[in-house]
Amino acid sequence: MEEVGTMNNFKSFSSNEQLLEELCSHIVSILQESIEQNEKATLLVSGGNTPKPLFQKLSTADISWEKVTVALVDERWLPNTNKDSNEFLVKQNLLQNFASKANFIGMYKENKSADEAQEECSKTYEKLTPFDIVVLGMGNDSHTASLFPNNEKLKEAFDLENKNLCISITPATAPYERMSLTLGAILSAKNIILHIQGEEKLKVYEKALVSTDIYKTPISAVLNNKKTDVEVYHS
Ligand SMILES: O=C(O)[C@H](O)[C@@H](O)[C@H](O)[C@H](O)COP(=O)(O)O
Repeated sequence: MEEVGTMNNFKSFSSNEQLLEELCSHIVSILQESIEQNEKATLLVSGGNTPKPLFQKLSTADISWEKVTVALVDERWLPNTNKDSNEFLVKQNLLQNFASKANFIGMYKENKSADEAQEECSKTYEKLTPFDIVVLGMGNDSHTASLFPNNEKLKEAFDLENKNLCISITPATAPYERMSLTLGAILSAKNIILHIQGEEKLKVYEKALVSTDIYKTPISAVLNNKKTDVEVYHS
């Protein structure tokens, strides 16, 4: 493994293969530790392009997946047969091979709007707490999960007094109505991992670290939180 830089919880790798090797074994060891201690483990994952190879690699890890629940950080409000659905992505790439034995809990509910399904989502996800691992991605606009910059729902999503774990959001700058974990739900995880790729995302990440406006750069609310460490994996 060649790690080109380590600063606090920031790990940068010169190749994506090296990152995948390291991140996959890190996730697997957390899952195994939780299985040993609690007979169960929970892994919450994001959508997007970045995690696809990670999902494929994780799926080949020979662990007790039947004791693992895989769930979502966010969902685009689409039937789970749509290629843009995160449930579809996870089923196609992660719930394969050994990981096909994992339980899966999605967010999408047919015949309901995200708004209507918000409460039920919170109740369902409450049963999965404490989450062992939440793997986040980040957009070039510095959104994470479906917490998009300057969205009217951000105030509610960032309110740590708000006990709801899920929130419906309609982004102004991205397609589809969404369901997202709230900030409180993300920060309640035992392990938070941010997985990013490329030069542009590195710059966005560096700016977010020093940003004081979480409404402009939502990822800052996660990175600069005072409760849970965030491990950043970059290649
Ligand atoms: O859109 C989703 O479903 C996400 O969960 C979102 O937060 C994603 O992680 C980022 O947009 C990064 O996506 P890329 O990896 O495609 O850049």
